Amino acid sequence: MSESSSLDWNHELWNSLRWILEAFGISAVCFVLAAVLLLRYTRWGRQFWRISGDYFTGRDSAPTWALLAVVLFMTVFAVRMTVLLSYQGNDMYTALQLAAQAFAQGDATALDAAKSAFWTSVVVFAILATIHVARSLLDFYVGQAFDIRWRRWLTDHVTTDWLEGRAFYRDRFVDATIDNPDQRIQQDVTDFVQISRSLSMGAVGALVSLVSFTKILWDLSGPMTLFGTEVPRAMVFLVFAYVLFSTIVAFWLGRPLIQLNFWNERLTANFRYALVRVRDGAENVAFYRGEGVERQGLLTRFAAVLRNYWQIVYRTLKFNGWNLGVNQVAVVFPILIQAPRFFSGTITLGDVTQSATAFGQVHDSLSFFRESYDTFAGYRASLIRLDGLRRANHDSRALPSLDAADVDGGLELERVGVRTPDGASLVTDLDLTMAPGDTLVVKGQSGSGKTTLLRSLAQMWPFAEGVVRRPAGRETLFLSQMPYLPLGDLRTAVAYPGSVEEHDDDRIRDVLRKVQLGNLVDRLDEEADWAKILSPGEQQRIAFSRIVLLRPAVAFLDEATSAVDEGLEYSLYDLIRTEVPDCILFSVSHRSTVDQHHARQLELSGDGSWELSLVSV
Ligand SMILES: Nc1ncnc2c1ncn2[C@@H]1O[C@H](COP(=O)(O)OP(=O)(O)OP(=O)(O)O)[C@@H](O)[C@H]1O
Repeated sequence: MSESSSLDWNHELWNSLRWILEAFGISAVCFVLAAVLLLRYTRWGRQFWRISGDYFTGRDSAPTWALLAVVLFMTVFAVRMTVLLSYQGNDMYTALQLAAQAFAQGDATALDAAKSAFWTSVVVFAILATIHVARSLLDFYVGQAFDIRWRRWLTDHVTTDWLEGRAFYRDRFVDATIDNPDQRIQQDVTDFVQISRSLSMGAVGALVSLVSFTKILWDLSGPMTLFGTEVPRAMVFLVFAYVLFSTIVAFWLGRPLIQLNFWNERLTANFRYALVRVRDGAENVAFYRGEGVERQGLLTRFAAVLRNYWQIVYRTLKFNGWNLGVNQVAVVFPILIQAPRFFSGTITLGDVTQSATAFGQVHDSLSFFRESYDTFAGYRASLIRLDGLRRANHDSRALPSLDAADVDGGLELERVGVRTPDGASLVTDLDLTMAPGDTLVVKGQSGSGKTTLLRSLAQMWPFAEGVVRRPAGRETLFLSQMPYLPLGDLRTAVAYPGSVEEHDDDRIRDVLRKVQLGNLVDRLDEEADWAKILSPGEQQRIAFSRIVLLRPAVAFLDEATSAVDEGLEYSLYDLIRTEVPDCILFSVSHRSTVDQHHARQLELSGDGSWELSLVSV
């Protein structure tokens, strides 16, 4: 080992291992303490905890903590590698300097020693570089594994929360209406996970690096005379003062980016949603020749995106301009300070280059917080949106709804009241009892509350009171005018909301033939957007096929035959009466031809009053 070496490389493996373990231990304790303080005392920390606290405290959280420890370990490891590379750089440049001096003095022995020191530093570099590459790849892998695991949990958690208690429908009734939940579940979850890790580990890395390189800088720096006073270790103080000042200015310049980023996400999502609406309503838009209006609507939304984006551009210009300027000055700053000591022979060339590296590292570490400001701004926007969705889901589940209870046998409504959101009464104190096989048709003018009564009985409508009792343990089906067809194959569409495993293909084919869709029996495996392929009448027949297949105890039908002719309507109702005779039928219809399939009728007048009578055929 050359005596000009800055480190004793022969023992560095054990020294570094001990260093990494110690630094890891200290970082882990500080990380947990800082996390507890941030989670408790900052607003965004509390938002974070509400969104994802369960991931770190649940029964299955041990692997999470283990993986987090590995990620933290890799971060500390990375800092140690940079420290070692800075010493290796010092050795290499010092060896070159010594070689140049020996050459100038014609000292062959010194030249040989310098050459040997140079080649030793090259070997050290080769070993360090190999470890560094392997470590970087492993770091990437571990980081991704951590993200993927967390993202899977969070997506599951947020999706379940959104679907639970019909929150996805009832969100619209809470005060803070939630825009674009799709964006929140897909993009915000991804950003949340990725930025949580990169920011927290970036901060840990920055702090560990700060401490390590401040120590190096401390050893390398000398006194300096500033305004007539000699300041010992001036470089260390200067770098701290420099970065502190630049960070304060950067925070002040970057602050508006938080709000601008929030708006960017919202406006972009609105624009995307408008595009999806046109795609979904393509046929109607095309029939109406609505392209002109659509174009205008789309471009108006896009213009709002651009207006906000220009503001981001202007603000980023200021923010980046400041950061770039600060970084450029930082490149020459340490060399300017060390140059006089090098010229006077106090320090070696290697010391100068290592000072520059150490200064750069201390500067970058301190600047981490300044430069992450716009990432943090985007992160805060994601936190706000995810927490907003969580709160809306929670609030919507807390909204009132009809009380539901199980009962043996039939369907019972007790003192059911239904109102509009403005408080106008649609149905008051409705009492009704239906035994298995009973049938009832609800009549009334448009807007009298027929569909809203069905929404209330499905416990979707929050402006309702009373009790609905339904047969225990058996399916209740609500069929709307335009049945919902999920994405997937035709088999899934027919069995919806049941699962395909419960019904074999022969049975599904048989049912399709019964509702006069025999032409579809060979297409069960076909994956398509069936809502766009099947005609409204065919879709309504799919809905009837579900009744035959799932054999519900009660079926609520809202204008379920409006798109088929009267002959087909007759045979569909007839089919249900024969195939599922004990099913209670609760229909809503304007058509008088539907009446004959029902024994009783409920007439809603729209002002709260109602009348129950026998159907006169
Ligand atoms: N989400 C809502 N927000 C505000 N008002 C609503 C909402 N949904 C329904 N309403 C109002 O409630 C009233 C009843 O509507 P509903 O759809 O139940 O009538 P309907 O009898 O089924 O009409 P139609 O025969 O035309 O289908 C209407 O005045 C409607 O405007």
